Amino acid sequence: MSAIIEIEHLSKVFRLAKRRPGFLGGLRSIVNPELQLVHAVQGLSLRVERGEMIGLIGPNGAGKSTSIKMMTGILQPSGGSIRVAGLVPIERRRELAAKIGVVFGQRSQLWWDLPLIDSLRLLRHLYRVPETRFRTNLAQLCELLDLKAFLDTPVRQLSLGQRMRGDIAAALLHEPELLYLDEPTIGLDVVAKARIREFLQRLNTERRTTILLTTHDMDDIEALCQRMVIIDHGHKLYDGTVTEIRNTFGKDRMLIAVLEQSALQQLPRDEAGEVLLPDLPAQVQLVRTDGPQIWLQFHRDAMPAHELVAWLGQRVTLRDVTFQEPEIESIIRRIYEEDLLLHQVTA
Ligand SMILES: Nc1ncnc2c1ncn2[C@@H]1O[C@H](COP(=O)(O)OP(=O)(O)OP(=O)(O)O)[C@@H](O)[C@H]1O
Repeated sequence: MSAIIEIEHLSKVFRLAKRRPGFLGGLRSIVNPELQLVHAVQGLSLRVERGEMIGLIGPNGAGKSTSIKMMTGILQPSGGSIRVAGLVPIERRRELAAKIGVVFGQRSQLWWDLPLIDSLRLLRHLYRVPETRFRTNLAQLCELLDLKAFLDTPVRQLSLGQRMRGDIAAALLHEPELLYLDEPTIGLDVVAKARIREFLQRLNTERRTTILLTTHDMDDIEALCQRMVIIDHGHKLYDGTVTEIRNTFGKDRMLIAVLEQSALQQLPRDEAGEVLLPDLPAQVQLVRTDGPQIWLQFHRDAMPAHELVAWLGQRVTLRDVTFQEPEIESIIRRIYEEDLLLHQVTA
């Protein structure tokens, strides 16, 4: 495999003029500005092989967009090195533009008042795509993204999902080797999200287009990426598989048991009337009750599921039991909130 993105110790520092409070403070800030440094990206190293589909995630302000802007050549790095498709982005922006496609979920590169097809035609000229290639690509994209019904509609009248499909088509007209997507499914309904994910999957497997996407939607990551990179405060905290994250931090499972009504009535209750399970094993917590259902949280390594079912079965008559694995979404939230990865930075 050969790398399409090679980043070594990349950093970006923004210098902001700090405004002092009050009118006089404002005047002093103009005459004698006090600078505040924002370390948006700090020592980021990343290697992405051709054909990979990789998810870049992190809380708001983590440095994701700044990293992408440096990878596209929009921003000059403050330190470190970066090569995309063999080019230094900031020095070879034009050449790089022919090799990459960019989609920002919150912004559009389409012309608001023009019909979608006119925007696509204009972009064909900007990217210098030959007419025959344009027609072939457009026909393919129309079919895969189902654009036909609204090609002649002005962009401002498109639904968010239609506009996003239009934007993705616009970014792919010149057949880039690498596609950056910043929040591609933001604000879309379930059906529209599924459609975009399916398209990206096909693009990656059939055309071998390398895809780097940033998202807050963990379902995007689970559906699309084998590999994910977590960044926070400009640092890389994790680089590995979704499965690894699950295995390391997602070991709390949930047992949901439905009890026989008679068994439920025999159980002791606290002052608020909530069911109590005396002598619960130390690693198990009763987290919720609702009618005949109880939720027991337990650690996969500390107590095997069958032992817990056996323990419970000896005390109450069970009608049904199911198990729930934690959602990746909640694992990631825990990682951010509890700084779980802070001391486990991977290379
Ligand atoms: N042009 C700029 N000038 C000054 N500070 C900036 C600039 N752009 C970004 N920052 C700061 O750099 C940090 C990283 O911002 P960035 O937009 O890269 O985060 P992000 O991970 O993309 O966040 P989000 O998920 O909210 O889009 C933030 O503290 C932000 O305020």
